[in-house]
Amino acid sequence: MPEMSEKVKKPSSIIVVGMAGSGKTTFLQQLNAHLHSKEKPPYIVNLDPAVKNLPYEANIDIRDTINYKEVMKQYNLGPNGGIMTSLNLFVTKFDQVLNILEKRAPTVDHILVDTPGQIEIFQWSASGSIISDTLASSWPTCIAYVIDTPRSTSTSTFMSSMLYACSMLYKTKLPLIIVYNKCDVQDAEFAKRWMSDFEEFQQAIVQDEGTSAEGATSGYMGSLVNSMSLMLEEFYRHLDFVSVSSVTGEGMDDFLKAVDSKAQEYENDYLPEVERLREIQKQEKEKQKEVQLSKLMKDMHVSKEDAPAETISDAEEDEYDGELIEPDEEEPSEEAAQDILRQYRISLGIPDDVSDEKLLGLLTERMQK
Ligand SMILES: Nc1nc2c(ncn2[C@@H]2O[C@H](COP(=O)(O)OP(=O)(O)OP(=O)(O)O)[C@@H](O)[C@H]2O)c(=O)[nH]1
Repeated sequence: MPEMSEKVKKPSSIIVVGMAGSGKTTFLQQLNAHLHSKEKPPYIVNLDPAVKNLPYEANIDIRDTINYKEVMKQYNLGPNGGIMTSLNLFVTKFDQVLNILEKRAPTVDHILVDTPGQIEIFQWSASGSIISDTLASSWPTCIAYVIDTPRSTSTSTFMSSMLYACSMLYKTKLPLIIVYNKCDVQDAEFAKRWMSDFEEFQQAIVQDEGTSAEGATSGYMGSLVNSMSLMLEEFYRHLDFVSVSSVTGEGMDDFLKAVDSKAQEYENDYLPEVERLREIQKQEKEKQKEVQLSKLMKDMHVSKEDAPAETISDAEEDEYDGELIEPDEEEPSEEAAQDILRQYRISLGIPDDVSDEKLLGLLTERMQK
């Protein structure tokens, strides 16, 4: 039944990031038009509260719930602080956004997410991480890093841009596609060569610096550039890169192919890693709970094996030589015991309406398991 399998298919979410003016919004507009022409309309989320006019219709728009100008006024913030706070406020409602997305997800192939102009606001804010992690825990998700190709012909801009992309990959751990935009103005072949041929990139540095080959490869800057180039060489191996023009529409199919390959990478690499980390976190939490309980029992002068005994004489009958009450240890006062219980009640989140006896009983029961 092909219809069924189509419904089960998960959409890919694409988070579009890039420096201010790199062409994110125009790229999304073109991608949207391209997908419409293929009769596969995407679902679009706009996270830029400060954008004045969107050249496409967003299905979910941060501006519908957050008034960025009001936020600036109320919190006495500048433009960047205003965008950051707007994003933070929006994230508090992101569960609602996710509910809507979950309803729509079976009917679309792509969820496109436009981000604020200032890349660092999305990349370095807690809300940016929450949004990307939340999307990635639901569907295959990748980052489309849009680069202004004409502005990247200088080796220093190119390297800065790549280091930024690398830090983004490091922070989100999500599959990343480099989108060389504006290729109608500047062909991206030079960048592709620099990414595949370390020596050619070094030659370009020499030319840009206007120094001799020795000058560029010696001294502090030379060794820094060398190390960075080597590090980036490794980074490039994990990337897909495409050149597009958001004005002419060139390269959109290549981009969609890259998205499919990244969805595969998400399933093969990202997801198992996230599940492994989740399992470790779960085990850590369990361990912490056990430590807390053992500490409680110790504080209450009750040992694991000692706990089930109904009376002291029962305990004495057992031939247990473990961590029992030291006879010469001072018994805690009633007040101290209450205090300890209160602390554990808070740390374990046991509500007040559970009596102390019941709490102790519950804890003892857990210790026995
Ligand atoms: N020639 C050419 N111009 C482009 C292309 N993509 C975007 N532009 C132009 O680049 C400028 C910036 O594009 P935007 O889409 O606003 O860039 P942005 O990254 O969303 O900008 P911010 O939201 O301010 O960060 C606009 O003047 C666009 O027309 C392209 O592929 N080719």
